[in-house]
Amino acid sequence: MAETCLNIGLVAHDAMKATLLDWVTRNKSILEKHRFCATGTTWKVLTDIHRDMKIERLKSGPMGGDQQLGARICEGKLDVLIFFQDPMTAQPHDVDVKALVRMSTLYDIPLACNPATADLIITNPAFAHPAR
Ligand SMILES: O=C(CO)COP(=O)(O)O
Repeated sequence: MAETCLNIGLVAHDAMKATLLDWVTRNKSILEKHRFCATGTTWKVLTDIHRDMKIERLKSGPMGGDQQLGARICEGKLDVLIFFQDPMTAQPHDVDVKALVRMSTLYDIPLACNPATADLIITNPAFAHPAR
């Protein structure tokens, strides 16, 4: 991970949105040094509470937002993906979810599917001391 301001994607399936909101709230002081984008409904949940956070709004996941994130990864425009997936519910856009995870794997982007992994990623020094 480069020691600079990072481009971070934030995404959560519906059953995991409260978990993502809680994670962002807990880590806000570290996170606010970086740049964000989020899929549509995730964006709304986050910005309703954190009105001061600048987060670029993408399409909703099932409407192409996951694919927008995948495109950013292959264009070198996303450094980290925080993507809390619902392990209990089949998603109608599962092919998009798989494509996004595949792009993260292919381009070796740090990908957190749960808060424990997200916590490990943000303890990387690049998060605490971005060069900007
Ligand atoms: O479906 C998603 C990820 O696969 C997330 O999309 P929303 O943030 O629009 O709910």
